[in-house]
Amino acid sequence: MTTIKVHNEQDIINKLTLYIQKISNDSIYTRGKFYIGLSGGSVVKYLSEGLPKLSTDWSKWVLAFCDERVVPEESPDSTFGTYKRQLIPKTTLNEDQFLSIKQGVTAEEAAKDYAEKLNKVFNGEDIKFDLLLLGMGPDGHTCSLFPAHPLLQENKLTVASITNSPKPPPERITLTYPVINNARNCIFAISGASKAEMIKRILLDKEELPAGQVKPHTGSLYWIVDDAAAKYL
Ligand SMILES: O=C1O[C@H](COP(=O)(O)O)[C@@H](O)[C@H](O)[C@H]1O
Repeated sequence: MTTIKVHNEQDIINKLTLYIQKISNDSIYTRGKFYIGLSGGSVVKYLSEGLPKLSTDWSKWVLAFCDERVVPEESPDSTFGTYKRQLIPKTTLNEDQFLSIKQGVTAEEAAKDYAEKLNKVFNGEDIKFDLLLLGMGPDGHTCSLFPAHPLLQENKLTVASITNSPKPPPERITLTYPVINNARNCIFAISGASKAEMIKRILLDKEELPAGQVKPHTGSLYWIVDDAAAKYL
């Protein structure tokens, strides 16, 4: 695990963009495609500012979601909807490159459908993302994996549904640890004092909280944190 401390949110965006440039180049050069998993929340802003600066072959990108809210795409809560408004217009990415969730179905059906979409995209083989971009809430959740929730133990499903998320909206789907920890690279990008206590509990005190359970088996793990978030480290 590598912790990268930077001064502020703009530095986080710059550093994150450098990592994405390198990992996407390497993936496209080595395997011809770049499979990336996106988070919602503050990560959307980081990527919407950083990604348009990349020099890359966008046609080789396959973009999925680490988690998604089961809401209409027009809703401000929809992560895909937010990327559609804030990122896609600044690049030559097109909507078909994003694995979006099925609309108008239950969370359980959406999770099942998403797992099938992932299987198809990975040709029925191991689901191995080149990069997962992760955020963390002040409670230590990442993706839609919340503290003390039974989904933390899920070890069969690749994508699970949740209908009682403590953070609204309540219905979501999420990648599970078997897929998350199978990734080639996982990067947390975290800014702000509201996350400082949780970063200390996870990185220093080694408490078993959801974000702390991201430990890629063979891949690399990076935490990019700014001064405010890292104030107790
Ligand atoms: O609800 C969610 O929250 C986390 C953290 O969001 P942030 O705004 O505090 O960075 C996010 O990573 C996740 O994708 C999202 O669904």
